[in-house]
This record gives sequence, C-alpha cells and structure tokens, in this order.
Amino acid sequence: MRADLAVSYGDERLPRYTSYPTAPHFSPAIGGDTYAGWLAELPAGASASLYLHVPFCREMCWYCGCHTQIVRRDDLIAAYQRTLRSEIVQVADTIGRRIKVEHIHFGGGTPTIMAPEAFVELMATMRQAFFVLPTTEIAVEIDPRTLTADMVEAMRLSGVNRASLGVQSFDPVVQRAINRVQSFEQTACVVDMLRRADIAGVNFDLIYGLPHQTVASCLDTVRRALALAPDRFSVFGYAHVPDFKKHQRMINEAVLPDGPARHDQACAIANALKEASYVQIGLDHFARPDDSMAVAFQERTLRRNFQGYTTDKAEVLLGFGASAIGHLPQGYVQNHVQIGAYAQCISAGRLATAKGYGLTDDDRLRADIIERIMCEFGADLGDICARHGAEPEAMLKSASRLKPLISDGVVRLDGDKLAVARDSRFLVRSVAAAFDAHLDPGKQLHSRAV
Ligand SMILES: C=Cc1c2[nH]c(c1C)Cc1[nH]c(c(CCC(=O)O)c1C)Cc1[nH]c(c(C)c1CCC(=O)O)Cc1[nH]c(c(C)c1C=C)C2
Ligand SMILES: C[C@H]1O[C@@H](n2cnc3c(N)ncnc32)[C@H](O)[C@@H]1O
Ligand code: MET
Ligand code: SF4
Repeated sequence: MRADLAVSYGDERLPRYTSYPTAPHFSPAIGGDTYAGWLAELPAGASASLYLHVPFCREMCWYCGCHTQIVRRDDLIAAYQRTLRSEIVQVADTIGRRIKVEHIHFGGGTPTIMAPEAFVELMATMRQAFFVLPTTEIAVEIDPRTLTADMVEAMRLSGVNRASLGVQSFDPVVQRAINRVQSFEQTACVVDMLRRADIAGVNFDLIYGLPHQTVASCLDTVRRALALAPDRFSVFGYAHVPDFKKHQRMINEAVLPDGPARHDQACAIANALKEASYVQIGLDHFARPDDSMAVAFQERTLRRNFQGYTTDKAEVLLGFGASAIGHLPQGYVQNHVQIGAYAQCISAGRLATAKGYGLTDDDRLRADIIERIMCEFGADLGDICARHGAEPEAMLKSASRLKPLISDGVVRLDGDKLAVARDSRFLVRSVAAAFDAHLDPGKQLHSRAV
C-alpha cells in the first residue's frame, strides 16, 4: 500500500459499490406494482438467489451500521417470521412458477435470534415456494454470543452449509468500547458446534479502525482467529456515521484511530492473513486458496452484490424482509426499512417495495465496468463495451476522474485494458467512482475509502 496515496485519496467519502447505481439513488417512484411487473416478466429458466433480512438483535453494538433494532419480546420475532413467510409465498405467486435457487443468505441483525422451530419452518416455506437444490449454498450470519445448540441443530436439519460469524475484535479493551463483549472461548465453541453439524464453510467478520484499536491489537485478534482456521475472513474498516446511526455517538471519537493508523491496521491484517496463506480477494475478503471464493477470484467469475463479494452467479436476487434489496434484470427494489410499514404492506397482500431504480442501458454498461473493477482490480473496457454495443473511447473520455489516478500511477491503461496497480488496490473505490455517472461529490454520506 502506498502511504502517499492514502493521504491524497484515503479521506474521500466514496460508495462501496455493492450496486450501481448505489442505494442512495433509489427512488420512491418504483413501488410494489413495478416490482410485481418485473417479477412476472422474469425470463423462463432464470435462477435466483434469496436474501432474507432479520432486523433484530438482543443488544446494540455501538459500531453497528446494519439495519437492526433491539427486541426483548419474542412474540415480535415470531410475528416477523410469519410476515417473511407470507412475503415469500406472495413473491413466488407473482413469479408464477417455481424457480431454481442458487444461494440463500440469512442476514441481519441476527437471524439466529429466531426460535429454532421458526427457522426450520421458514426454510420449509422457501423449499415449497422455490426449487432449492442439494447444491444450493445456504448461509447464515451468526452472533456467537447468542447461538444455541438447538439453533445449530435447526440449521443442520434445514440444510445450512455456510456460517458467517461476527468476531470484530478479540481485544477486551476494544470490546468494552464497542459494547460487544465476546470471549475467544465463546467463538471457538460456536465454530466447533458448527463443524460437528457439518456446517463446513465458516467466515469471520473482523473490523479495524475501532476505538482503542492498534496494529498490535489487530494482529493479536488475527493470531487468535487463525487458531480457529476459518475458510474466509471479511475485514471491514469501521464506518463511523453518527449522524446516520445515532448509537455510534456512544463511541468516543477521541479514541478512534486516525487515517494513517487505519491504513497501518488494514495493511497489518492483510499481511498477517496472506502470511497464513489466505488469498486476498477484492476490497475486503480473504479466503483459503481452495475455497470457492478464492477459486472464483482466480477464474474471474467473482461477483459483487449487497452482501459484498459473492460466488453467486444468479442474475436475479430476491430480497425478503424489512430493508431487503433485490436485483432483477430490470432494476433494483428495496423494501420498507421500518418493520411496521413493511409488515403492513405484506399483511394487506401488497409487495413491500418502498423504492427502487429502473436500469438504463448506460447504467448496465457502467455497472458491468464497476463490478469488474471491484472484483478484479481491472476491466477489459473493449470487451465490456462491445457486449453493450458501446465504444470504449467514449467511455474513457467521460471518465475524467481517471486522469489524476493515471498520473499518480494508481491506474494503468494498456489500450482498452484498465488495471489498478498492485500497491494501490486499496483505492479501488476511487477507480470505480471514475465510471460512476451518478456520483455527486457534494452529497456524500459514505464511509472513507480506506
Ligand atoms: C449485515 C449488515 C449490513 C451492513 N450493510 C448492510 C447490511 C445489511 C446493507 C446496507 N447498509 C447501508 C446500505 C445503504 C442503503 C440503505 O438502505 O441505507 C445498505 C445496502 C447503510 C450503511 N452502512 C454503512 C454505512 C456507512 C451506511 C450508510 C451510508 C452508505 O450507504 O454508505 C456501513 C457498513 N455497514 C455494514 C458494513 C460492512 C459497513 C461498512 C464497512 C454492514
Ligand atoms: C456484517 C458485518 O458488518 C460489519 N459492520 C457492521 N457495522 C459496521 C460498521 N459501522 N463499519 C464497518 N463494519 C461494520 C461487522 O463486521 C458485521 O459482522
Ligand atoms: N449480528 C451478527 C453479529 O454481529 C452477524 C453480523 S452483523 C449483521 O455477530
Ligand atoms: S453488529 Fe450484528 S449483533 Fe451487533 S448490533 Fe449489528 S447486527 Fe446486531
């Protein structure tokens, strides 16, 4: 990583490009009727992936940037599970046939907060509504502090084969400052339970840039995490947006690492994981060399969606639950974020779409370029433009933000082939942003590029 560039570009507030255009561009002009039309028009033979959002946790982690809320009452979770099942049936009915499912992802919040029987029931509803194959990847986000043996059994019975554990940091000082105390033993016990239940694919989420974090603290977390040998790591830089997420005000800004410290932490973690033979993938992932994500990266079939990097090849992503986002050939849809508004729509027999975006041909071309840059640190503009009936020259001419990146040695252009320099890969968001026709630099509420 080049420290000089971290100084000049690292403070840019840029999107993470989990979609193009990004979610702030979604408009309320797209609602349930549009979504219903899009679903009914899905091409025959289309396969889909499913994302289910469970927006509940028992206690708030102060760094949290996810759509979640604190619940103590289990009846609210039970009611939400019933709404999810109605939504699944409604969407499948609107499609009008049972389509094939490649991936299922339970995210949150904390999906494992559901009663184990409720989880089994929900998976059964999905298997009735869609064609879930034995090879379908079924992944669940897990909070190791609250996972029970009964829930592990429910996941095993339901065919779950991947788990993503929130680890963040093993440092007790950091843990107290983020209101998330989680012992190494708790995490180790959960990994053991999952492996015994044949839930073989394990991912750990780590964060750097948290209050009181240092390079030494990050390296100690990595050392302990490596002892549990997860297949993958996701390593995020803490996104501090207290105007947007009020509970982040509980974090003392005076003890947050500054830009250069964040940069050192990111480098230290990446080097330690690479030293332990993990392959660095895209912006924030690491995987064992034989892991399917490492293979997808090597074979250049890696994709990017709202969950981040994925091996998912489906062209359709159906989102269920409050705030869930879907991606169809026609565009994006997002459900109401508020659980009340979401549930009201579903119980009235309407789809819960609050906003969305209809893609133009130009959006599709730019989305392709940005996805390849985010996934491969490069893009064959000639090839991509040809697929969209466009000219690479015109595209390059419109990308005026590329010029300084080229003169700073961040980007190399070889004819129509664009490549991000190896030592500048942490600036991949800045390179992608050069192709973002919707970027409004005045109105950014995004996290820092580093
Ligand atoms: C599992 C936890 C999630 C994280 N992000 C999302 C989930 C479900 C998805 C998500 N979060 C935001 C958006 C934008 C649109 C919206 O509905 O508000 C989406 C699709 C909001 C958001 N998350 C973060 C920030 C800084 C913002 C607001 C501004 C912005 O859009 O950039 C930070 C953040 N949240 C998560 C991560 C990994 C992360 C940053 C590293 C978790
Ligand atoms: C889903 C994963 O997202 C990460 N996560 C949640 N909130 C934030 C944030 N504000 N900044 C960075 N990463 C975050 C955690 O690592 C969690 O496990
Ligand atoms: N809620 C879980 C955790 O924090 C999963 C990741 S955050 C959505 O451990
Ligand atoms: S990080 Fe996970 S457990 Fe913590 S509040 Fe956010 S969703 Fe809940």
